[in-house]
Amino acid sequence: MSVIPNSPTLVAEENIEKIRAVVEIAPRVHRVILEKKDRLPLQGEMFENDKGHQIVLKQKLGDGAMGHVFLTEVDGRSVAVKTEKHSTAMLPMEIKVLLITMRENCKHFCRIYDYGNVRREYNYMIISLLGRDLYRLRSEMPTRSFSINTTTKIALETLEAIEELHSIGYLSRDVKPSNFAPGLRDFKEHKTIFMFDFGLAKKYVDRENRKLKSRGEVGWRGTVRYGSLNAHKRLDLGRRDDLECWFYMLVEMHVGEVPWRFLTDRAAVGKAKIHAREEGRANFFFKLPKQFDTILQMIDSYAFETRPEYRQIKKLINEIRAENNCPNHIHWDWQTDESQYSELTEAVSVMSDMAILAEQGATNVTDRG
Ligand SMILES: Nc1ncnc2c1ncn2[C@@H]1O[C@H](COP(=O)(O)OP(=O)(O)OP(=O)(O)O)[C@@H](O)[C@H]1O
Repeated sequence: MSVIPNSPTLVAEENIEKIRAVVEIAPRVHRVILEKKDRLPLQGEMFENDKGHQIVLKQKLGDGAMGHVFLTEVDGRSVAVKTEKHSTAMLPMEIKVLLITMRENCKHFCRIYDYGNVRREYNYMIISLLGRDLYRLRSEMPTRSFSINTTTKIALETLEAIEELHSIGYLSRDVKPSNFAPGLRDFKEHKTIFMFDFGLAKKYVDRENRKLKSRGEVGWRGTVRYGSLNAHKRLDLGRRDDLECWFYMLVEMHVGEVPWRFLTDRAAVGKAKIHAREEGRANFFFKLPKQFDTILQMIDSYAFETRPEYRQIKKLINEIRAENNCPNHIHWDWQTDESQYSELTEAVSVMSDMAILAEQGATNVTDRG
């Protein structure tokens, strides 16, 4: 089974530095361990966790920049296992975020069942199994876009997810469609959109809950297509930047593309984002409800420390829903017959679509090259 590559994220430079430091400073023996043992697990492999569960890494659900996500079963429940090489050391941040969201009863985050490492070869965390991510779901639509009903409902769900993350003191710094997915109907979670992948997450408040000041120029973070103008300027990112990425993601979902879809050069993408606000503005908003323009103006007006007006933005989205007579009950564009059908098999069976594979390979470029 071939696997669709996820649009990869650039690893936070500080993490690479940390890994480099360990390799450079540590004694030779440590280097040997890293070189010899540090690895990603393979499909079909098995390990035993501290609770004595035999975890079999079944089908691969997805590939990320840093590792693989597999399907497994724990106590008869299908769950996902995210893995990375031990030295990558990005999972600890994800685990930290998920433990807090679970403690705070956040609605839009996976449950974390277990985490750890296997002989220091690879790290893992076992989390709730989700459906196909929003990038894949959109790509599979005949029009490659979502209706106004689905787009605005996604907008409300994902904004709520971002607000929850911000409310626990964290930024995502990598908001993009492939980092959101609906839950599964088998678990009665299909009406909720979940946010995942916190490899680039960062705390924006200190221990006393005071907002941290901008650190100025810090280097690129995130994925080029959805990155904020501040990210293009390599500036420190705040809550407003998560919302800017969210905005580009919604435009792509409803229109089917963003104007910089075919650009690969980071500077050129930055220029296109400015053009979309200036001479290209009418064109950019042509296929979108007028409220989109207001929302971008709001996001653009925020300073680094500003708390985004989540409620006001939700009101504008609900206004779009009312103007378009969107029904109150959720019916996603990708949803088929409500009744018997199980999404559990769907979640793991549509990965070999070559058309999507080609599309993602060609357009989901980040600055890693
Ligand atoms: N809980 C889950 N349930 C089902 N599929 C998942 C789950 N988590 C991740 N996936 C799949 O695996 C892919 C990669 O996961 P994730 O984005 O967490 O990895 P990453 O290495 O951080 O990737 P990125 O390159 O986006 O930084 C996702 O796009 C998704 O398709």
